[in-house]
Amino acid sequence: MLVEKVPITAWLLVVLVFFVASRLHRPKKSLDILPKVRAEDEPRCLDSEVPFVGHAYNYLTQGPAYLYRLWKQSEEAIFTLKVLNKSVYVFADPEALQAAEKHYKTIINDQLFVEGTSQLFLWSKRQQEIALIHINNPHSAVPSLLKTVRPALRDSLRPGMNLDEIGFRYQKEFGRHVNALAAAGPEKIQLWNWIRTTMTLGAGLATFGSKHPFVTNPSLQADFWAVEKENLKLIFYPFASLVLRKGFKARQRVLRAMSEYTDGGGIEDASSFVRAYHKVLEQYNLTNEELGSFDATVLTAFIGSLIPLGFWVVLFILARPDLLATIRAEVDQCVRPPPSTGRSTSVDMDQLRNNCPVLYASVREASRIAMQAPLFRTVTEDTRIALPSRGETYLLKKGSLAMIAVSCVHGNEKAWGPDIYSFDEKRFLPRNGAASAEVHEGEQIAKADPDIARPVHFDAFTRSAFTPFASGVHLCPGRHYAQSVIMTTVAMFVTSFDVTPLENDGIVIPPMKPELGLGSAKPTHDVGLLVNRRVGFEDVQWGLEGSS
Ligand code: HEM
Repeated sequence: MLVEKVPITAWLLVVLVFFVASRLHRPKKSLDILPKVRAEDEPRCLDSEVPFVGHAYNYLTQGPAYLYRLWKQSEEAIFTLKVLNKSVYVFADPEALQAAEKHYKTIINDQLFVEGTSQLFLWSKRQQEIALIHINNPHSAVPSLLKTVRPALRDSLRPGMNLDEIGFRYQKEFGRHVNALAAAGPEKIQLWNWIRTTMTLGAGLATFGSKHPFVTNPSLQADFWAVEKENLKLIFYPFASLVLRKGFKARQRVLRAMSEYTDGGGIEDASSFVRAYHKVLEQYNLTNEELGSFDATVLTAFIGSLIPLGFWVVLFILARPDLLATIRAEVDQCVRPPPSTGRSTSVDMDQLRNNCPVLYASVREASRIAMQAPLFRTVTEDTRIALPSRGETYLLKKGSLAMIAVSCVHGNEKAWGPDIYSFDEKRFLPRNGAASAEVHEGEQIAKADPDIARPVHFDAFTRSAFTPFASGVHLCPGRHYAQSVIMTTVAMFVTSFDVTPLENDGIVIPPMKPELGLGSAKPTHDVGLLVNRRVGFEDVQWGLEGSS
């Protein structure tokens, strides 16, 4: 009887649990190489009602909120969960997170990253080997792909001309969609669907150029999002071609299109960012299929976080008339030339970055709420972790898994105050500085701090509790790109349109779907809006004359 009551998805999850667990469970070669440690040295182990797989099942069914609940119950900065008798260390406190980042040489993400993306985008054996040479064969004459590509990614995504070029191209493409919306009168949209489509096209074109498959074959977008939706299942489920037919076929089409993009010289019109890492990849003589799977990996790495976050920022602002008015007042100053009939206009991105503190704070607050998925690491050597404020030291055992529990640090009430689930941009406005919503006439507005990942006006503890873009050596190199694209999206949308919800009296924020492993949370359902041109913006045409 019990069996009948359990939905099929739950059984599939149990299969998934065993797969996750079996990846953790590596055979021991001999007793000599077992770490000689006492079990009590590990962070406190939290029991589960169901032995062996209870924690994994709970995580897979409840998501990052499960880690948050365990942390609140135990109040441990780091705790251990046993999955098939293997240790999974959960870093739940900002100080613990910093400690983990200090040990970046033995608590690493490279192996899991390569294993995961290889499964998802079918990296070849050779691709996997050269990506992990620095770990598996450190004396090899061939430089590791991850080691050579990283500096190229970081350099080409720094603020400057390269990033401005991406920003211009994004603004031009996104502007085209804004110009078309409600141009002939009020129009109904589903906001998540609209934002997802237009931002995906904008980011695809700005990054990969006019020959990107999203541009040349827009139906491929749906395939991409189908893969994104099934990403963890595609990584872990056996027989994906049978049990995940839709995602499996969609992945085939995405990979074929990305390979054809390289084959057809699409790279020539790509941004400096893509050209920079392709240049580095030349030394490995990868096939077009291998290059295509690498491009698909890069695309997923940023689109899965960027676009849902863009949606949440727009929605949180639209849902609060007071905030909308403040942000419009900020953004209206950044529109050049001021809107008037028959002339094209644009957003001045420097002004946007530097003179819109409330918009900037809103992007940060939305990323605190929407980025909840943990970051995964493996422990490659026995590692002692010290937490000075608690006077504690723990041993982390080689071969274990570690999870940076972003849901716990982003929900830390000591850092963020009460009511951590509600959107409050004031959390990110300097408390005593001038750059706040309460700025009075004539007061100087402080220049925005330039790095979205580091709100410099916070004390060290609160700064460590803000980690949507990770930190230390893992700090996301695309964060400036993300900031620029999201702020441009919000600026153009909220200045151009007035909206009214299709249902309910006010805009209701939908719940967030728990995101287990990759990207920011997506809405559980869409939000229907009636969109109308804002008074004064009826005939405005967004465009950047002279830019390519
Ligand atoms: C809102 C948007 C974004 C968020 C929240 C985000 C978040 C993150 C996080 C948390 C990591 C670290 C992962 C880990 O340590 O396991 C990361 C890494 C990375 N991100 Fe982003 N990201 C965003 C946008 C972008 C964009 C737009 C790009 C590129 C155009 C990008 C490129 C990368 C790359 C290449 C890495 C790997 C860095 C390395 O391992 O050295 N990201 N991102």
